[in-house]
Amino acid sequence: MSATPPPPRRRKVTTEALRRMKAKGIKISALTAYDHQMAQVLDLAGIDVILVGDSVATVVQGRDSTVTVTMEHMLYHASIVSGAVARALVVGDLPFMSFQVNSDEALRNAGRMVQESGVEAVKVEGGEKVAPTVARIVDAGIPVMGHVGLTPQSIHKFGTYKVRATNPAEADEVLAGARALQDAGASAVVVEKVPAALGKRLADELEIPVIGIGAGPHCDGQILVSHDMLGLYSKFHPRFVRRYASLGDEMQRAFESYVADVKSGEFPTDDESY
Ligand SMILES: Nc1nc(=O)c2c([nH]1)NC[C@@H]1CN(c3ccc(C(=O)N[C@@H](CCC(=O)O)C(=O)O)cc3)CN21
Ligand SMILES: CC(C)C(=O)C(=O)O
Ligand SMILES: [Mg+2]
Repeated sequence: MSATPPPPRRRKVTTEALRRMKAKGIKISALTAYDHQMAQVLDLAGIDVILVGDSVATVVQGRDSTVTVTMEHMLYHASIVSGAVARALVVGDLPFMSFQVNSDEALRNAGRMVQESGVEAVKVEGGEKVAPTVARIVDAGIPVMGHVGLTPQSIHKFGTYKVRATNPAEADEVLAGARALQDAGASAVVVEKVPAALGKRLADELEIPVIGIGAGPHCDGQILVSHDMLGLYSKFHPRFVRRYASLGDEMQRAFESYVADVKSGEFPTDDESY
């Protein structure tokens, strides 16, 4: 009796694969996940990168900012996501205060993220200032994704989620930051809510893939928060979010039907009973 061959396995996405995609002009698709089921569906849909974002704060924890997210929260979500994914590259966001104090703590927390949750890379917010920390994490064998432009962990410093780098000096600073991350060995960089012209400049001038969120069409890839594009979260509605579904409305309709059916006695029927 011959054994059934395993189903064809699509090639695992690695940081090296992202680099090749940029070189070939193949756009990189990325979305967030915080749980096993969402991660499984994203992986089956062929997403290239799954970010376990500290945006878990807004969509799962009901917070207004990401600064209250802890390493423990991230490790829990990252571990349940990692266990569900066969193909996509899984990246874990390092939360506020897990990497800012000093590079020893940053390295320890990046190590915990990989070792205790099974993600394959970590993401850190910031430009030139975090570059030395990024270099140490990369030296330890952990791929790092940078994040420049709008950096939500600094919300209390800026006070708003307004578009960033709208003047030439700020644009140059974002570019210098992204370059410093590249020089430190970062594998890719996210750029958030900056003019499309700056997104293009970053993609053109950097060798590493530039993944945009509200950074225009010229980036090497795009990322969104899954709950935003699914219509499951509506507290923020920046214009960079395209809604691909209205799952929040659909869920509410389903719950209302259930409530009505229970109240009326229409559920359960004999067929649904023993
Ligand atoms: N659900 C969700 N989606 C995100 O994209 C996201 C999070 N949560 N949490 C962490 C950060 C915060 N982010 C944000 C939040 C708001 C805007 C924003 O543009 N908000 C409003 C007002 C902006 C203003 O103050 O001018 C907008 O209408 O554009 C952008 C990115 C991105 N990240
Ligand atoms: C929006 C992306 C880039 C992010 O950092 C997050 O989801 O936390
Ligand atoms: Mg984040």
